[in-house]
Amino acid sequence: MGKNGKEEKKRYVQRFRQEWLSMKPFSEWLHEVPGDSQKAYCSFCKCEIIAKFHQLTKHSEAKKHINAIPDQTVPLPLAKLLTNAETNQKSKEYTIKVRNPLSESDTYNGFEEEIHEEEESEDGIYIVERIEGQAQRSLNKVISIQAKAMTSTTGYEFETLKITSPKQFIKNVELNRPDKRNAMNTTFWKDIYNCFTKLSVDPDCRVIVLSGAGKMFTAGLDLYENEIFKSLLSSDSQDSSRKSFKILKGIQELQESFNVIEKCPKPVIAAVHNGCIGGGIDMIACCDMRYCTQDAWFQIKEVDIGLAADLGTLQRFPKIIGNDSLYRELAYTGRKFDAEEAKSIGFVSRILPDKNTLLEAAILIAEQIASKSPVAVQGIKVNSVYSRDHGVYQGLEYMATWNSTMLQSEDVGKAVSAAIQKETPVFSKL
Ligand SMILES: CC/C=C\C=C\CC(=O)SCCNC(=O)CCNC(=O)[C@H](O)C(C)(C)COP(=O)(O)OP(=O)(O)OC[C@H]1O[C@@H](n2cnc3c(N)ncnc32)[C@H](O)[C@@H]1OP(=O)(O)O
Repeated sequence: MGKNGKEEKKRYVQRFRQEWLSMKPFSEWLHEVPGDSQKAYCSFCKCEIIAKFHQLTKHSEAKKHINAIPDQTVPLPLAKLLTNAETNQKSKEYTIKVRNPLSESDTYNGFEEEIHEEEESEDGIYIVERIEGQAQRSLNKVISIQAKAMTSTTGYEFETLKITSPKQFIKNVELNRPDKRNAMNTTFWKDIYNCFTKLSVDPDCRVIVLSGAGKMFTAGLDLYENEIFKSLLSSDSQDSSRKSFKILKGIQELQESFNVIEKCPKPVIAAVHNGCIGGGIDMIACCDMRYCTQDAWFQIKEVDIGLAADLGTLQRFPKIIGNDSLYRELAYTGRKFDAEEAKSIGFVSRILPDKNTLLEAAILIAEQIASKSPVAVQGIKVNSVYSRDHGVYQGLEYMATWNSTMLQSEDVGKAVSAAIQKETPVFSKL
């Protein structure tokens, strides 16, 4: 209420919008101003601008700005760092102050020779390098450096997983015990659960690529670290039903470590190279899509260690390949099957020549998905999983209920008007 008792209208204050960062006319120079959402920063002109769309447009067309565009256009797709360097000509020593909008300022000291390098910090990876042709240094002269700040991966530190953000809204979850062929130990089960639980609600994550470090994707269950079996089987009680309850809970916890991948509303693309064994099949069967390298091979190996696979392969794999007879053959025999066979049965949808091209392809598709409405994409995932497990009419009912809310999303209006105007829509974080 206002002073005179009348209801005051809320004033709309335009604030910096994340989607501007990826819009074509602004993407190479626009940055946030940390702590001031009503301002924006142009790294070409080194000046602040009012964070309003029309002001940004006006600025991008201004003579001053056009003159400030570097001759050598520097790709700064995700650049978020504002940089500014002071150098001491005599000693060739320099100090680069890296202002990171994701946290406080950083200062980088070093010598000219060291200027090109990657720095990993809590806020992500900075790639700091000198732009060719702009190497002259003088006191207080601003040296342009290319600084790509990948979106933050703060809070994603795990012993058995490495999380990076190769592009905006994309996270790469990499199994990271290469010396042990990414075998799944006790820490891994906790890490993967915590990681996907966090990714599920992270507005900076729209798509996930799941890959493995080193020689192969994964050797499955860690056979040498028998903590799992010890903890599953150890019990103070001699009573078999009490023991069984404990084991049941343990298995369900392990199952949940992979279920979270499927429950995560963001699409997950498995990028498999070389071997994918046992628990690896359980895990990638939870993913939305599977790509692999030419040298990839797969094995439902549990039968060879005296187990019926219990973390989802028997439930999900046959639904993916739609061939019950072949699925049973693979599960009963533990026979290896290669990339070609995996593609022919529909377990993977693409084969790439090697690991690099595999990751490139996965990230490219991830980028395409990440550019779509996150409301729509997540709706597709949730409803696809639901429909797999329910009848057509139950699925339709769930879908109708879902969209009775989601059709009201601003994304629908944005997407439709962008389609009419032949423009690329930019969607807010979800
Ligand atoms: C409640 C149950 C829940 C889940 C159940 C899941 C079931 C399964 O996952 S069944 C599948 C179990 N896995 C296996 O049977 C694979 C065994 N490993 C191999 O066959 C081979 O190691 C290989 C994976 C084919 C890799 O061969 P290679 O490239 O020649 O490397 P290696 O020299 O053999 O191994 C290198 C290094 O990794 C360690 N290692 C490999 N696999 C595992 C594993 N499954 N568990 C633990 N450690 C593994 C191996 O010991 C070597 O380590 P060093 O320290 O260098 O000796």
